[in-house]
Amino acid sequence: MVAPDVVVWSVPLRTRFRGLTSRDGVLVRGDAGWAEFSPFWDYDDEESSAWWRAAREAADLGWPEPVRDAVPVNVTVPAVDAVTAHRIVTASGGCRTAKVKVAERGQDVSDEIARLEAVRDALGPGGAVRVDANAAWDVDEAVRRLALLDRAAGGLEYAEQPVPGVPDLAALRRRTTVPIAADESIRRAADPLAVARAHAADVVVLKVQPLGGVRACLELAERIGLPVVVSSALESSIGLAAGVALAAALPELPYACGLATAQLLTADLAADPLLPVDGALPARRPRPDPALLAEAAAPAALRERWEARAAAVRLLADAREQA
Ligand SMILES: O=C(O)CCC(=O)C1=CC=C[C@@H](O)[C@@H]1C(=O)O
Ligand SMILES: [Mg+2]
Repeated sequence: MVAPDVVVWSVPLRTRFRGLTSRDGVLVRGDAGWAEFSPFWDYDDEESSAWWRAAREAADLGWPEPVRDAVPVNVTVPAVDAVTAHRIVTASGGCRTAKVKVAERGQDVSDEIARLEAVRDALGPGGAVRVDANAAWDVDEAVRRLALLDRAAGGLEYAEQPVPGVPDLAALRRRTTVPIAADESIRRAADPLAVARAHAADVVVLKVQPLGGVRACLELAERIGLPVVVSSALESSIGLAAGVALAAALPELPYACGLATAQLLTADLAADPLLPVDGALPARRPRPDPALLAEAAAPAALRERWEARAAAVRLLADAREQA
C-alpha cells in the first residue's frame, strides 16, 4: 500500500495527442506542497529519474522567486481538422500564439495546410503561428514542407524539431528561412549544449520534468545562451505550475509558452485549473482538490504500475544522489 502522500490519477484527453487518449501520473506531497511525477510510458526508469528530481524539487523545495507575475502562453492545436482547429484557437482564452501539430501519422501536407490556414484565420494577421513535427521528417522533406507550411500559415514564427538529430537540425537551419526550435534534441539528449555548439537552433524548448526541475532548467538556459521557450509535458495543473514557475523566473521570456495544455484534458486535479485568461497564466500554485482526485483515481492495475515505477525510479534517483 502506497503512503497516503502518493496519489495515482488518470484523465481522458479531449482529443488524441502524442498518440495518447488519456494522461496519467502520480502526485506526491512534500514540505513545499503537492507535485506531479508523470513521465510518458516510453521513458525508461533512467530517463524518468529526471522527472522524479523535478517532482521532488517541487514537493520538497518549491521554486525560485518569480520575476514576473504572469506568463504569455500559446494555444496548442493537435492534429485536428480545420474546423476544430479554428474553434480551439477562438476558444483559447485570448492566446495570440498557436502551436500546431504537424507530421501526424496517416495525414499529409494538405491536412496541415488546411489546419494552418484555419488557425491563421482564427488568430488574425497579428498572431504568431508555430508548428511541431516531433522529429518526423528528413532534411529534404523538412525543407520542402516548411516552405509550404510557412506560406499556409501566413508566416511561421518557428518550426519545433522538424528533424531528428542535431546534425540534421543544423543542416536544415542552413536551408530554410523558418526559425528552428530544438525540443527532443534538448529534453532527450545526453548533452543539450550540443545544439548550441552546432548552431542547430534559434530557440530552445525547456520542459521542467524531463530536464530535472525548474532550477536545472534555469541553469541550462543560462549555459546554452539561446532564446528559450517553456513548454509542458501535458501535465495536470499541479504539474503545469512548475512550468509556469520556470517561465515566471526566467530573466528573458521572448516567446509565449506551451503551458495552456490543461485545455487538452477533459478534467483537472485542481478546482482552480491553470487556464489562460487574455492569453496568459498567473504565476500561482494550484492545490489538488480531494473530490477531483477521487474522480481521477486510477484503476487498480494502473495504480500498481505507477507504484512500481515510482518505487524503481526513486531507488535509481536516490542511488545516483548518493554516488
Ligand atoms: O508546447 C506546447 O504547445 C504544448 C506541449 C507540447 O506540444 C508537447 C508536450 C509533450 C510532448 C509533445 O507531445 C509536445 C512537444 O513535442 O512539445
Ligand atoms: Mg515539441
